[in-house]
Amino acid sequence: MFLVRRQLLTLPCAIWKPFFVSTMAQKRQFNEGKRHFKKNKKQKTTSAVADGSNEEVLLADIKGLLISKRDGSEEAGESENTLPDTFTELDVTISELSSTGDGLANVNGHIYVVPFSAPGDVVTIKVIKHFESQSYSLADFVKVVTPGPHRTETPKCRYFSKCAGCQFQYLPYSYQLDHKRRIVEKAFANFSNLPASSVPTVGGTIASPLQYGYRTKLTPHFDGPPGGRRDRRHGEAVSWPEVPPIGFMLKGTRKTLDIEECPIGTKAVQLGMKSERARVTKEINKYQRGATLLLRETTERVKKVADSEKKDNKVDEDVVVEDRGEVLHRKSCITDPKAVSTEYIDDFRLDNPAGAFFQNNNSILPVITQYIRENILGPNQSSAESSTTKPLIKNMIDAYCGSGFFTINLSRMFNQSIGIDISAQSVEFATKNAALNNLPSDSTKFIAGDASNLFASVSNDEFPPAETAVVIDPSRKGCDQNFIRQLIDYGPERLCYVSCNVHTQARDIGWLVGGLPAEDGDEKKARDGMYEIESVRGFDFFPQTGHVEGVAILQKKKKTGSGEAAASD
Ligand SMILES: C[S@@+](CC[C@H](N)C(=O)[O-])C[C@H]1O[C@@H](n2cnc3c(N)ncnc32)[C@H](O)[C@@H]1O
Repeated sequence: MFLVRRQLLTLPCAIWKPFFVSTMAQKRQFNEGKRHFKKNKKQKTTSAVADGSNEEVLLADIKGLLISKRDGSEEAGESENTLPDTFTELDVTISELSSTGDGLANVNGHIYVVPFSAPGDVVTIKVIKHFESQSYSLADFVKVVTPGPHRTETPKCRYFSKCAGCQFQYLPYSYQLDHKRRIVEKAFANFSNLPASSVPTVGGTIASPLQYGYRTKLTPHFDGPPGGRRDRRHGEAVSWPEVPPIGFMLKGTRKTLDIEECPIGTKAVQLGMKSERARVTKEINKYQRGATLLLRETTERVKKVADSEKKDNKVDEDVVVEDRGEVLHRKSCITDPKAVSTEYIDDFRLDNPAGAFFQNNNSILPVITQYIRENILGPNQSSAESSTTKPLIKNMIDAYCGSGFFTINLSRMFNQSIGIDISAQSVEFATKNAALNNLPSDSTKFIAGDASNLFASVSNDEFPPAETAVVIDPSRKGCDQNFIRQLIDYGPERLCYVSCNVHTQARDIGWLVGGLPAEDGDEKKARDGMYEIESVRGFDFFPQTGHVEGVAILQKKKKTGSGEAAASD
């Protein structure tokens, strides 16, 4: 049994040394804190480049909070062996929400990281682990003692505050959006290396039309039975004493929480969850280990038929029908990763392998594509579709194109478009999708390859940089320096950078605007910054969670008389 002690931590300041006069703190690189987290095997230990990981983002927020409280604050200080024992319960007041979605409580210059809490809440926490030299501890949320002013919503999910999936169901949606604007702001402040003057005011976060029932893909999992590995090693069939929990991670643990329904999933995905759980329960003995299940919504668009013409009135229980004016959307759930899922964005149809990447919130996709249409050409530019003004930008390159989502939705604005993706399968689907949407193959093309070599495949004659916009939508790790270097060398007039990790996005944009440093002492690899940020804002692809999708529009700086690049006015 662990000793459980309740106390309100208000230790007198006199026993805390000021955190920032500590010589250790002065000498130490703050990001050394990463050594306390489980190291990713592939991660280089000495890399100075921001990786946008949760750990790095959390440490930046902790550092920011400690700095903000430093001057004259009663809370600033450093602990001298006065931290509570682990597993102690205590009450703390949350002072801010971190970019990772956790509340931060500053107790005499030591930060407690508390999930499921909001600024102003007084909460009981259980201390799990101290990182004393980094002045913070991880804690479990136990209960709310006094709710803060932002805790106004009743979570719609019965697993909320246990499941690791959502963080914000108790917060009003407007507060979630504003918090996400702040995440983008902090990402640029902490990871871009740019002066504040180079970053425009971050725009308001664009809301998701659906705030629940939006996720078109969920991947619940279950673990293998205890002793399963031993059984397999001895060549024996694995035995299941009972059906294991099927669901998502129990917050702060490596255990799986049994989850029967997930209200952020679409109705079709929720139906799929019910039937997949029933199937696994029935067939558990066929499994030799744990597994991850795929639940992916697919849509069939059918013409409306008058009631009198309907052949029968049979209702398919696995299909959700949505009335879309002249057509119906019949939505169902796919569980085979190799099957093909279909999504409609406005009148564009996109097919995709169900197990491959595709955006997970269909409701916001027409909103983001319209936003990019309105911004990608630049102020006062009309598109190639319009006859009134001759557009400056005539071509688009879609780096990291997947199955062609951006290329296909935008390509009618341009004389020619090309998408590139490292996955040959995605490129195959992108090419088919272009044909499905009647886009001519001579003006909408796709190539399989590494974006870092993209500009070896694109000729300046075909895609003159001054007439070309590049869309960039990489995975969470962002672009690599080779890609950024090639992009700067090519120098397209306009960029639209979309990202599900605003921290690596801020890092990459920092290079595009502020310049790329020499790599391993090789000065030839350094580049001057060439762009200015025209606008940046978040899109809320993931309501109720701490995630935000960033969209930044960049314009190439104009050359001054001396040949130097300068911000255009
Ligand atoms: C976030 S997804 C975006 C896909 C697409 N833009 C969309 O919205 O559906 C990132 C894509 O980058 C691709 N990718 C990852 N590394 C790449 C690389 N080095 N070169 C080209 N594509 C890459 C992945 O295959 C994936 O399709």
